[in-house]
Amino acid sequence: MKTVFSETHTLRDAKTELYGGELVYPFERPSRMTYILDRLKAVDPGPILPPGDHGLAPILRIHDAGLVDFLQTAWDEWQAEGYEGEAIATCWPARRMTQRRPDHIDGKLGYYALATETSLTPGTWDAAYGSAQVALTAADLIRAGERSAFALCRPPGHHAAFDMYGGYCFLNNAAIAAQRFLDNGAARVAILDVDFHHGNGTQDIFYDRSDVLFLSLHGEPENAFPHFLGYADETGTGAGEGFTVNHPMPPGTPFSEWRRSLDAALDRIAQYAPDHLIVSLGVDTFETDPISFFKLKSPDFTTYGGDIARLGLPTLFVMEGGYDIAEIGLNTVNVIEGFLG
Ligand SMILES: NCCCCCCC(=O)NO
Ligand SMILES: [Zn+2]
Repeated sequence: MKTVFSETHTLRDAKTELYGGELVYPFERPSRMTYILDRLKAVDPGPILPPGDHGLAPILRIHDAGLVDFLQTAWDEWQAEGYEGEAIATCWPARRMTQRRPDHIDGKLGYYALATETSLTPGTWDAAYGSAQVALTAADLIRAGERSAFALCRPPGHHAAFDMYGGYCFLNNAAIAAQRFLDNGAARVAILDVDFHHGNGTQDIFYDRSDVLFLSLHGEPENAFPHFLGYADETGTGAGEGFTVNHPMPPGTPFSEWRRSLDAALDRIAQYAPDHLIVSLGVDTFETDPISFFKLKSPDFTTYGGDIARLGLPTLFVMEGGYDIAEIGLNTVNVIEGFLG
């Protein structure tokens, strides 16, 4: 399996995340990639390639031009205000308020941000752009005949919605890859999100469409970020009715229970018979992940990689979350190894 990776991810080097009422060093940090790369090089499932540059057009096939423009200009506007810290939203279009976009940077931050933990910094846009190019390049490997590929994306993407960023995500790499497939002859694409957190952004983007089947296994929204999407009764709308499938699960869920949800999701994917499968691969389902509450153990990642392989579909893995820095390399590459058999 070929891996696509870009060093531009290091440009996303935020120093602050709002967590527990404090500004802490972010859980989503550059060293995550170092540990995954080290394990990849030790196991060597295939070559590690740099991305091409496919431009803004594939990104604008998925995201609102206003969001894309905002991500490119926000830091300069923030700096022009004379603020000292990293750019963090402090107000929102809350219930019964207008959804009109303000002019001031403080208002625009709240208009586009879905959460406060994710700061904007000078290199954020370039890193996010590079991460999307990684996903596009890996998708093109599949289009060129590879049975599988690994888009080692950073920053992650599955919380990024049509016109919102947050949850450490700015551009939805998996959604951009799915659209790449659909714009080049695919009729149907399934996106299986195995990250601990609900892929609210991916759901948002495809919610009214039947050409993408979105399935997510995640911490129940009653108790897990993003808290305001990911219930089982969210099944799509209009032409998309029945093409969103959510499997929320409670705190402490062990692999045996998690795997039951996976089996159901895999059955649904088989029934949908997509041309391609995209796996939003977050490994924050691990038992000691610092911000999550499932109880998967490292061998379980190998097991479920094999479960996914049994679908026999061309499969693109897109890196999402995972924050137990000691085990992120092992757990991520275990999925790849399990898939390859
Ligand atoms: N304070 C909670 C922030 C949670 C951000 C979730 C990041 C993540 O791993 N999403 O998959
Ligand atoms: Zn996550």
